[in-house]
Amino acid sequence: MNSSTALAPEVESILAAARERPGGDTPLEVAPRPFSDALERAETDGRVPVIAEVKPTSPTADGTREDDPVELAEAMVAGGATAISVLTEPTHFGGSPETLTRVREAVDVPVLRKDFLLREEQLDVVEADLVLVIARFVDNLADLVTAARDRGFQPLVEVHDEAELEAALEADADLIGVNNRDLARLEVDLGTFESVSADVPDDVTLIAESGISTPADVRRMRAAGADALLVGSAIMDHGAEEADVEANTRRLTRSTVEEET
Ligand SMILES: O=C(O)c1ccccc1NCC(=O)[C@H](O)[C@H](O)COP(=O)(O)O
Repeated sequence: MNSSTALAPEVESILAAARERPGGDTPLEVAPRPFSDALERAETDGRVPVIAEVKPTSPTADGTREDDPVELAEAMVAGGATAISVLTEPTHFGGSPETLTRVREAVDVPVLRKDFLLREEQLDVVEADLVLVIARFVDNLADLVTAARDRGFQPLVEVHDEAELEAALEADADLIGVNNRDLARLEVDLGTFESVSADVPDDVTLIAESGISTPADVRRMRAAGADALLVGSAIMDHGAEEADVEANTRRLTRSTVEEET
């Protein structure tokens, strides 16, 4: 989808690298773990549905976390995560497809492949339960959503404004993430989810993405209609010498108590 607003240099660099990355040779056939079942289990248990992200680093992170991704993912699940997101982008986020495979073998919750996919064959690099498709970066969104579903993936279509939301709905997306991070300045504003989510039909599963750090943020996004939250930095805590990823996750999945901040 074309957009007139500029991208941050870091994002231009991410896209340049993505254009060069090869795809797989053969279309994958995935037997996915249904995200809707995982959401239902969380709600039944009284856990806020959180997709916790294994994100070793990023252009906006305070540093790089070198911990074993499998141990991180297991700690996130122990903290109540509904699903795990794994960055597979190697150049700017320290991820890899191999990491995703190891994590998916180790946990029993759905695993999202978080990457910057531009072409259909890039879907065929690694199996996952969900796959991120960023509306802004894809020329034919409907074709990529269909190609992902044909392989068995549950596509999560990411949008940042009303025009991208309209494109996602036209592409028949039923799982939509509203990214609070603006890709022009890389700033986060939780108000983005609040304004864009107002136009989303009820039958769409809606994810609030980026910039969610505190139980108060969780409650704010839930009050605005988020069925689930995608959280990376606040759980990984890149700036800390050691992070208690399990406690960081639990703090958000159990954040229904008003007194907490
Ligand atoms: O996280 C970044 O620095 C970033 C920079 C440029 C493009 C994308 C970026 N992040 C991708 C994501 O969508 C986030 O990893 C995800 O939504 C979690 O966000 P957060 O909880 O703020 O780490």
